[in-house]
Amino acid sequence: MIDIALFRLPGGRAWIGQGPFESLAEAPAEGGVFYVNDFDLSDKRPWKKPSQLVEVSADSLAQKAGWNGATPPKIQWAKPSTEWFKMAFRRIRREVLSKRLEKMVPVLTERGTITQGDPVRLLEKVMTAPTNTWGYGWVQAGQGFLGATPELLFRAQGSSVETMALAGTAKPGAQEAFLTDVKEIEEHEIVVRYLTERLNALGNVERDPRGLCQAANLLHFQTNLRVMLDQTMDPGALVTQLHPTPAVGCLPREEHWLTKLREYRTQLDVPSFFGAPFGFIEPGQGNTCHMVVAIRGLGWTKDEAQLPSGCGIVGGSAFDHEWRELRLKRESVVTMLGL
Ligand SMILES: C=C(O[C@@H]1C=C(C(=O)O)C=C[C@H]1O)C(=O)O
Repeated sequence: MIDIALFRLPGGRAWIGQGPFESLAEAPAEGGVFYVNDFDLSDKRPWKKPSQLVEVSADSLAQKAGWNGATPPKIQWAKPSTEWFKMAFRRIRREVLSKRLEKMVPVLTERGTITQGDPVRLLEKVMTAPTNTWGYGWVQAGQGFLGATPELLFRAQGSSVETMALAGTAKPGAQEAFLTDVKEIEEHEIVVRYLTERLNALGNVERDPRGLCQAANLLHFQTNLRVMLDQTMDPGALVTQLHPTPAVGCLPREEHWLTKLREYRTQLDVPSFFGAPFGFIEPGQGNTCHMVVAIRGLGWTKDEAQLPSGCGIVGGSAFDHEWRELRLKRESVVTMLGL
């Protein structure tokens, strides 16, 4: 099977890139290129130019991609243990209560065994995921990741940049209580404040009122922000400015806390794609760059499947509540992928 990259916009337009991919340090002017990196941005040539790029629809994907007889996967999941996550949770909460840290997002990964089939076939599900999400996928020999995320890191065209704070979670039925939930609002506003501060250094920022996003079976607070950059920027440089936001990282976003965050991610064995930026620049000169946060997805290496989910910890967080939120996030992925 050849290497594949997929990007699907909320409206349904989608592109599939086929390998081999050329890795570039900067985005080429003619677009038609994917951005693939890990959470730590360790790939210094993250722009992946496919040998062939085709615009696809949900109907034409299978025909264009040619699955070579691969069948949809079956996965046997193992129940995640609470032990390590609980320890990380307690330590983070202690730091927050001592007012040294404002927020951090630990990640729990449920693992399973792929007993038959090939996860590449799940790209079909990504194509039909809820229309207010961005679909992403990166499939290489024996490994890859894919998903449908509600979180935009930024959308840039020339000097005009849009972004969003997406944080704070509830079940759709609990909307009334959610709207006035002080802890969830705080968790959300931390992200808004972070983005506003970061973007203020680059241009004039406009903020919309806090709104709601219903993605799959979850409800989040969403605040849209816009900035007109004083100077145009390469989208790669914008990624380094913004990632990781406290929706998937930590605040303060200082080296000391980023190191702690990486330590927790290593201890908890979090797949490196989780929370990383993933993007696509539409083909054509000066075209729009879409950069999203790779959450609500599945990763795999040979026959091991990984299903990560994270939750923001602030002073008011309680373990049982967060544990349930992590489960709801994973369930939304399992449902979306039809697993
Ligand atoms: C980390 C995840 O989601 C992020 C964390 C959220 C939260 O803590 O409320 C909400 C949306 C995302 O920013 C995830 O889906 O695993």
